[in-house]
Formats: sequence, C-alpha cells, structure tokens
Amino acid sequence: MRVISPQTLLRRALADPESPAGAMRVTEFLTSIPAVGEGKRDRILHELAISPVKKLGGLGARQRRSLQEFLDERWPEQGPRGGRSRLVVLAGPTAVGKGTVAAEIKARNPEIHLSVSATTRPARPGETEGEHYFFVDDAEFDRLIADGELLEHATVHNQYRYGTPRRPIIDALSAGSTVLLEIDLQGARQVRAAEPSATLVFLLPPSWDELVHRLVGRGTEGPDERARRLRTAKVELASQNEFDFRVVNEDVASAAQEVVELVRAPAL
Ligand SMILES: Nc1ncnc2c1ncn2[C@@H]1O[C@H](COP(=O)(O)OP(=O)(O)OP(=O)(O)O)[C@@H](O)[C@H]1O
Ligand SMILES: Nc1nc2c(ncn2[C@@H]2O[C@H](COP(=O)(O)O)[C@@H](O)[C@H]2O)c(=O)[nH]1
Repeated sequence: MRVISPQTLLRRALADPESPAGAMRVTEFLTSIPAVGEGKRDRILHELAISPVKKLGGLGARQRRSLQEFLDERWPEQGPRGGRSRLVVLAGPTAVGKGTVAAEIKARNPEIHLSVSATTRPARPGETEGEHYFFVDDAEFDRLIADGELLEHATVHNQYRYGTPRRPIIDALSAGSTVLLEIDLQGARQVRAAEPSATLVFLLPPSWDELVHRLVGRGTEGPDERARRLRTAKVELASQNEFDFRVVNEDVASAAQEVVELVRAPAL
C-alpha cells in the first residue's frame, strides 16, 4: 500500500495539469513507486515511448492511456483492512500529549513506524536530530517542498514550518507496516485529501485547564509562544469532528492503548 496509489496521482494530474501532480515529471512519478529505481524507470519510459522531460499533466492521450494500462497491469489498486489504509494521523491541540502518547505507542509497539518530521524550528534541549525531528533551515525546507519530498507540510502556530518526509512513509507502508504521523490539523487535512482512507485520530485533553497546565508545566515555551499555541489550540479543538476517532488523554498508557486498538480494529 502506498500513501497515494500511482493511479490516484495520475488521475489527479490528468484532471488538473496545473496541480502539483500535473507539474510532476514522469521520471519523478515513476521513481515514487517503491519498486521502481532509475534503471527500471528508463526502461518503462522507453517501452511506453514517453520522453523523460514530460510532465504528467502534459502527456498526450495515447501516452496517458498506455501509462494507465501499464500501472493497472503492474500495480493493481488495492487497500488493506477493508479499504482503510495503515496510515494513521494523531493530531490535537498543543501540549495535549501527542508526542508523549506517540512515544508510548512506539515503545510498546516497535513494529509501528513513527514518522520523523522535518522542521525549521530550532531543537529544544534534549531533542536529537533524526530522532525527534530533522532540523533544517528555510532554504532546505523550500528544497524539500520543491522536490516533492514532503507528503504534507504546514506553518504551525503561524511560526515554524513542519513537514512529513514522503519516502520513509511510502517504504514503511509498502513493507506492510502501520505508520503513525503526529502532525497538526492542517497536515491532517492534507493527508485526508491525499489519502482518504487514512485513519485520523484526535487527541483531547481532559479539560481546557489541564491543557494549559500541561503547556505551562512542560516549560519549553515562553509566555508569548504559549499564548500563540493556545490560540491555535482553540481552532484545533473546534475541528475535532473532522476526525474519525477522538481519544481523551487522561492517562498516557490508556490513551496509547486506545489509539492502538482503533488502528488495529477492522474498518468500521
Ligand atoms: N496524560 C497525561 N497526564 C499528564 N501529563 C501529560 C499527559 N500526557 C502528556 N503530558 C505532559 O504534557 C506535556 C505536553 O505533552 P507533549 O509535549 O507530548 O504534547 P504535544 O501534544 O506533543 O505538544 P505540542 O503539540 O506542543 O508539541 C508534557 O510535559 C507531558 O509530559
Ligand atoms: N503539519 C505538520 N505538523 C507537524 C509535523 N510535525 C510536528 N507537527 C506539529 O507541530 C506542532 C508543534 O510541534 P512542536 O514539536 O514544535 O511542539 C505540533 O502540533 C505537532 O503535531 C509535521 O510534519 N507536519
């Protein structure tokens, strides 16, 4: 299972050549398929008589048809768990405990792949490159976007940029793993748009006061940043009904267990 099937991406490109999918080069499109490396990509392009400089949105009618037929034959579309993908998003307001619950899930279920995001935010004391985040500057973040390396990205709390590297997600899903993304509301919406069968879980605090208490207690933000995050939190809480499931994080172990059970359950 891929984040977006090649067929879906191609359909999107053909429906709107001006879209990011439409602007994607056929070479990049083909190598985004896990089984296709550069050598195979060139053989496919040769077989289908498509120039490597072509963009998906610029394919002629014959080329579109032959590419669609080729994909259908080689990688028929299918989905696990009755149509629900193994891609799981955990979102929720600041300091609700998303990171804590995600770490608990990972500790108890090492087979679940926890995505490591890229961010332009500076590392906090104790955060490790490649474990908590990939810490990048603005230029590198721009490059990741331009090269299509992010599955989703957003400016969070109107300040720093965060994004999910696409390739590790594709590889983990292809290997049959469940993949957990701990991201914000904007990112959750982008994942929903890209992969409607993803499971979206919203983590709730037991109360607003407890949320503020956790944010203050964490001690990683000053008063201005806390105020900014709490403004975002109000917007995020108002959007909780967009999610498939809501879990209250009263106790970390119970919340983590609840998320895992939702993810493991067959499609509803
Ligand atoms: N169930 C819980 N009970 C009490 N404290 C908790 C619980 N879950 C998390 N915390 C604490 O709340 C604080 C915020 O948790 P965490 O950093 O995981 O939140 P977050 O949702 O990832 O925040 P952000 O979106 O701002 O990154 C931490 O100090 C954490 O230890
Ligand atoms: N859209 C995305 N949001 C992300 C991603 N990685 C983390 N986040 C969210 O950012 C905020 C702030 O995180 P913090 O570490 O600075 O406290 C939080 O809500 C995260 O869930 C991402 O890749 N995409």
